[in-house]
Amino acid sequence: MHKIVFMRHGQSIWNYENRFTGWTDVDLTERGKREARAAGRILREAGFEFDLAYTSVLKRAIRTLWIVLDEMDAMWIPVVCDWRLNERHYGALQGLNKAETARKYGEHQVHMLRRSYETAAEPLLPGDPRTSYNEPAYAFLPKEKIPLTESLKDTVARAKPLWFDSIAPEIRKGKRILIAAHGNSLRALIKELDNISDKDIALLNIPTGQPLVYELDDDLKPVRHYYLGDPAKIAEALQEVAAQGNAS
Ligand SMILES: O=C(O)[C@@H](CO)OP(=O)(O)O
Repeated sequence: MHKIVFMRHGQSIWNYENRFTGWTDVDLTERGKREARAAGRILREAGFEFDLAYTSVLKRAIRTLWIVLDEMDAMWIPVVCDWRLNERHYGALQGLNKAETARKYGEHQVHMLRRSYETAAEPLLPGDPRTSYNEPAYAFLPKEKIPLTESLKDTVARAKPLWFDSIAPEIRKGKRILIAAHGNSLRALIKELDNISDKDIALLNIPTGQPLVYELDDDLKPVRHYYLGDPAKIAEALQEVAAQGNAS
């Protein structure tokens, strides 16, 4: 039996301001840092140890991982930062307030944009200063691989090869792995792992800063999964994420 822990970053500045974030590289708020520290403590107290960690190339996930590993006194473990764990790209929505967008286009439309499998926001125009074309983190990527928008389906398409080519082989070798990533890149991985239908994936939200444990059998099929930590806090955190698309 294998165990892997998934964790969405702690609250970011744009989570706090309720803005669509995607590939915008915003940092954690003080609350986000506290969430990461608390998660590290919970993991340590539950006896978890890790041999290897994966994160995105976005600082809200990287800093969350640093804080968790610091709290676990495990900053020495190898860390893979891979763009394929980045948040799903939110296209022209990046920077807009979610509640204002819901007031303008309706809550249903915002829910579809946030949670449906195939809907993508309008793409950024290639000359838009919000594109990631000139960011050093993506300098090695061919331009056509740098998205201007993405649906969850597109996010699955780029995250899946990382799972099969890198993460799964390391799990099979017996490595105990922590993945610190983002709401939608984790939804993408979990959809594949749990074989969640395109329709039902719209119901899945991931709270900030809560360690989610997956137990996998020898074929890496999930046996069970559970959040560590206080169930009331987790329910509240889940509710908070779901409500971000409300008009008021
Ligand atoms: O804005 C975003 O990039 C994501 C995560 O914060 O938001 P949502 O939960 O709306 O998909």
